[in-house]
Amino acid sequence: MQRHDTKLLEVKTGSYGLGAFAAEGMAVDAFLGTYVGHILSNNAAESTSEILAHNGRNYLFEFSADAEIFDAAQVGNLTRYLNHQGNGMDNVDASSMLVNGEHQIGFFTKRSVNAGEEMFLDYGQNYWIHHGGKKGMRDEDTAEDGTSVQ
Ligand SMILES: C[S@@+](CC[C@H](N)C(=O)[O-])C[C@H]1O[C@@H](n2cnc3c(N)ncnc32)[C@H](O)[C@@H]1O
Repeated sequence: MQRHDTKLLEVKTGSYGLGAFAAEGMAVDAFLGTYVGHILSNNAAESTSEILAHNGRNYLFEFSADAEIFDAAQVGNLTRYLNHQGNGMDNVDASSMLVNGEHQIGFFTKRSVNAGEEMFLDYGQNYWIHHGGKKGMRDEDTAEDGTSVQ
């Protein structure tokens, strides 16, 4: 993460709108990039989520350990196109790490992947029940590992 030595992703039509795909074969624990976005307050995230509920695309990411909400709608990198897959079918994990004194959220492969595979993250167990896939996530929506993304 310090060297920002990321594996290559490409964005194209995926399982749900656009998706992020492996542009090369990757081993387990390969670094895909950090989540980049504006940091929002809870209130701002709430109103952003309401707006995004109408266009169906939501790039908010909350990692409960950091209690910061990132919005990658205006700025961001290819990791914002990671779609959701639950039930252990995801092949990407998020980890919060201290890099050069800053908290950063990094995405890593959970297993080896082949070039061309779509990359999926588990957004969190209650996200789809509570928000129908369109609104921002709160603490109670985090996955068992503390990750919550949309
Ligand atoms: C972070 S964006 C992912 C990129 C998005 N597919 C796009 O085209 O920009 C999250 C949004 O993708 C869609 N999405 C992701 N995973 C999904 C899934 N498993 N089922 C339905 N929609 C999904 C939802 O609209 C969600 O708000």
